[in-house]
Amino acid sequence: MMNASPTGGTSAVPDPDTALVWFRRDLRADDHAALYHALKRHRRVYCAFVLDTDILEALPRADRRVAFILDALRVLDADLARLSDGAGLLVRHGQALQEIPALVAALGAGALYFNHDDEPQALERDAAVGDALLARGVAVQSFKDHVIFERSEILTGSQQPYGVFTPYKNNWLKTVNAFYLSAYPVHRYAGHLATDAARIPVQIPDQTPPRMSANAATQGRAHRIPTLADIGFEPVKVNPMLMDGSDGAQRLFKEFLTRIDRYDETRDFPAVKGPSYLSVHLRFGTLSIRQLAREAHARAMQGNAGAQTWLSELVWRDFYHQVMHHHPHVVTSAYRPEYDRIQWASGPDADEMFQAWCEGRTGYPIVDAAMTQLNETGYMHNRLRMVTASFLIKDLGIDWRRGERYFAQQLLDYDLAANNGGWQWAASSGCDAQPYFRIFNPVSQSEKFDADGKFIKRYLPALEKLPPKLIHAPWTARPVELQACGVTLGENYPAPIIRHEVARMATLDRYSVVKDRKLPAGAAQA
Ligand SMILES: Cc1cc2nc3c(=O)[nH]c(=O)nc-3n(C[C@H](O)[C@H](O)[C@H](O)COP(=O)(O)OP(=O)(O)OC[C@H]3O[C@@H](n4cnc5c(N)ncnc54)[C@H](O)[C@@H]3O)c2cc1C
Repeated sequence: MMNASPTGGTSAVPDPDTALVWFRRDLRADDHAALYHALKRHRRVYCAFVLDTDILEALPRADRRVAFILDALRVLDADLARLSDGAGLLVRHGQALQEIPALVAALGAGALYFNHDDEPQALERDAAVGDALLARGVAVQSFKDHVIFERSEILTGSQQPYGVFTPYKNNWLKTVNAFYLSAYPVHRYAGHLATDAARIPVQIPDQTPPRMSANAATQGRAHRIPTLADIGFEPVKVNPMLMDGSDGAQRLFKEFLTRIDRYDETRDFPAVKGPSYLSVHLRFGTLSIRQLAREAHARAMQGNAGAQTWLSELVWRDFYHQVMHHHPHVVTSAYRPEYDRIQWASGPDADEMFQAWCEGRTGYPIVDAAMTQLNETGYMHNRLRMVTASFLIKDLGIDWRRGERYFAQQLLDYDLAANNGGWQWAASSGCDAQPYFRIFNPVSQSEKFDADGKFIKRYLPALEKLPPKLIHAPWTARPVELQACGVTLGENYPAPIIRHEVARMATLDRYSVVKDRKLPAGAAQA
């Protein structure tokens, strides 16, 4: 029926027995919805990933996420080979819009399978790829995989999307059952993986001949995955604890399960190993959300408070995904339109303040330590994401979208739905956000959540000798006290760029356009 030429060349007639699975934010070989369904329905299944130049070209040349992805692809390729001898991942570097239809044609695949990616640009891309293939008689199948409940699966009694988290969560918990949490047993049909995949060269433009030889076994499978240099990127440091694709993810999760019981007590303290650090694995699908939710749900049902709180965080993740699905305007605008009336600070002074925030030079140690953590590691603790976001918006008066963009560039776990949800929560413009008159005090947040200043000292060595009573607001110390600790404000640590009390009043004023009513009595400080 066909004469597939997967190395390029002529197209083959679509063969209903052959399918291609397109991996994107689901970089694992087990419990994978699209892979499972493809293997169950077709006798010869290929797996592919496209290093999409439409995405990569916009990135800085040193980007931790690209390093993470290549590492995860290496593990995925090896895992596919473990599932079936000769199987492997086909990697292409180019525009997904071109590469996927070309690969489908070259393989003679009669069907394309992939998991949903509900970000607006991804939906557009997938629709374009789908249209191109359907026109050629190729079937296109897509599946939920990234969340437990997607799109309109959890609605109010009147079939409306939820705008408040707690009732959403209650309905989520009421609806979830073993069916939604079960793993897809990929291994059951692993014999349907195409066994000539490992012989197909990795295709990187500008490299002739292709890097991969006909015999993957003798060359070592790592050769199948391009290096950062191959695709024009520079080496970059990523915390090794977060690397090693789905293997690393499983190790990290196993370790987290030994401390999940205490999550509710420890999660807010950045100096403590409280959270799971699994966000990057959820972002790129190196772990299955079903596995995580299943383990947490089982413990939560037994009354484990840590697991209950952690499960709630996974529900927040689903919540923000459904917000983006039902209200795609949030990507560029406030969820509550009246918040787009706010006049944000702009001009050279605001730009200088923004730069100081990005670089951790605000003079507020907890903010600066958090921004340094972000810049140096690509991760920031959740409590500090709230504190730094609030500081940018409600102390510096800067548009939340600028902060959102900066986080998007820096975060290893950057996820459009969660990041946008977090920023709009801090700006009070979002779905179930904190009220606009609730303004985090960066000093009291610091005293409460990093009382000894341990986290601050980890990232700001200049403040190492400051005692707990001075470290949260060094400008309140007498010069002689600072001198004794080797700190000179304006020299080895900045003086504060703004006074919180003044900024707070300016913010309440700025936000007054949102409501025509007066401030609620006792406008709270957090
Ligand atoms: C301003 C701001 C920006 C944020 N940007 C992102 C982002 O780009 N990507 C991202 O994954 N999370 C984001 N979050 C949510 C949260 O801070 C991170 O998910 C969390 O810090 C990741 O660390 P962890 O895996 O150790 O989390 P854990 O505390 O172990 O939580 C487990 C998982 O639950 C999910 N989760 C936890 N909190 C939230 C939340 N508030 N909203 C949605 N999902 C959540 C994450 O997938 C996380 O990995 C943001 C929060 C704020 C306030």
